[in-house]
Amino acid sequence: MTATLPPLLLIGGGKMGAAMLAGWRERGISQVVVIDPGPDAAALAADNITVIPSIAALDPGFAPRAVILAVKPQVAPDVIPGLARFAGTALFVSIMAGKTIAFLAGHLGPAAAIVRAMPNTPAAIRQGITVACAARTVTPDQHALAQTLLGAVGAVEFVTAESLLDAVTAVSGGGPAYVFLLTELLETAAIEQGIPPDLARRLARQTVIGSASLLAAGDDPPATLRRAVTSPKGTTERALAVLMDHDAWPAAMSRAIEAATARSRELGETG
Ligand SMILES: NC(=O)C1=CN([C@@H]2O[C@H](COP(=O)(O)OP(=O)(O)OC[C@H]3O[C@@H](n4cnc5c(N)ncnc54)[C@H](OP(=O)(O)O)[C@@H]3O)[C@@H](O)[C@H]2O)C=CC1
Ligand SMILES: O=C(O)[C@@H]1CCC=N1
Repeated sequence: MTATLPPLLLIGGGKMGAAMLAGWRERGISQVVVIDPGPDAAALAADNITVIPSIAALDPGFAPRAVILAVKPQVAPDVIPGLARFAGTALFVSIMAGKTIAFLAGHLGPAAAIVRAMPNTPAAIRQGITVACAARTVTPDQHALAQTLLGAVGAVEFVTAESLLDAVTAVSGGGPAYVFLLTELLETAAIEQGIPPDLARRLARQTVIGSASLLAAGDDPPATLRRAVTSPKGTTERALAVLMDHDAWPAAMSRAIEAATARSRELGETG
C-alpha cells in the first residue's frame, strides 16, 4: 500500500472504527477519510487522516477504493443510500452486526462489491479475530484488499456461508464481553469470601490475563489446561462440579449464544 492509492472511506470512528484505523496506520495504510458527526471523532485526525461530519462534506470528485461501514446497525438505513454512488468502483466492507449482504445490496445496487465481516474488540490491540463473507461480486483484488484491511487488526477467516455470521457475532463478536463478565464475577465472589476488594480485583484480573496468556503460549487445548489445574479430590474439582453441572455454565452458555445469534438475525431484519 502506498499513499498514492485512492483513499479509504471509514463511516463511523467509534470503538471499532478507531481500532481499525489504528491498525491500518500501523501497517502504513494511510489516506483515510473518516465520516463521524460525534465530538470525539475529531481526535482521530492525523497525517493523511481527515475527519468530516457527514457525506455532504466530501469533495464531489472523491473516489474511495474501499468504504468501511462501522456505524451501529440502526444507523445503516440513514447512511448507506448516500454511498451508492461509490458502488461501481469501491469495495464495501461492513462490520455491522446482523446487516446482511442482501440488505446492503438493496441500498447499493446488485453489482456492489460487498464483504460482510464480524471483528471483535481485541482489534484495538491487533489481537482480534474476524470472520468475513464476500459477495460473488467481489473481485480477487478486492478480496485481497478486504483481507489486508481486516487483517490489520488480527486474524481473519473467510467463510462462504453468510448465515454463519449471526452465530459468529454471538461467539467471537460478543465473546470478549463474556470473558470480562467472568472477571467481574470472580472478583465479586472473592469479596464474598472476605478477600479485600483491591486484592480481589487484582486476583480476578491477573487470573484471566495469565490464563489467556497460557492458552496463547502453547498448543494445549483449554480442556487440557483446565485438567492441569484440577487435582483429583482437590478444591477446583469441587468448584467445577458446580460450574459444569448441565444446568449451570453449559446450559447458560448455550442459551446466551442462541439468544445473541437470534438478535443478530433480528438486527438483519429490523434494527
Ligand atoms: N463493539 C463491538 O464489540 C463490536 C461492534 N461491531 C459492530 O461495529 C459497529 C460499530 O460499533 P462500535 O464501534 O462499538 O460503536 P460506536 O458507537 O463506538 O461507533 C459508532 C460511531 O458511529 C458514529 N456515527 C453515528 N451516526 C453516524 C453517521 N450518520 N455517520 C457516521 N458516523 C456516525 C457514532 O457517533 P456517536 O457516538 O456520536 O453517535 C460513533 O462514533 C456496529 O455496527 C457493531 O455492530 C462489530 C464487532 C464488535
Ligand atoms: O453487541 C453487539 O451488537 C456488537 C456486535 C458484536 C459485539 N458487539
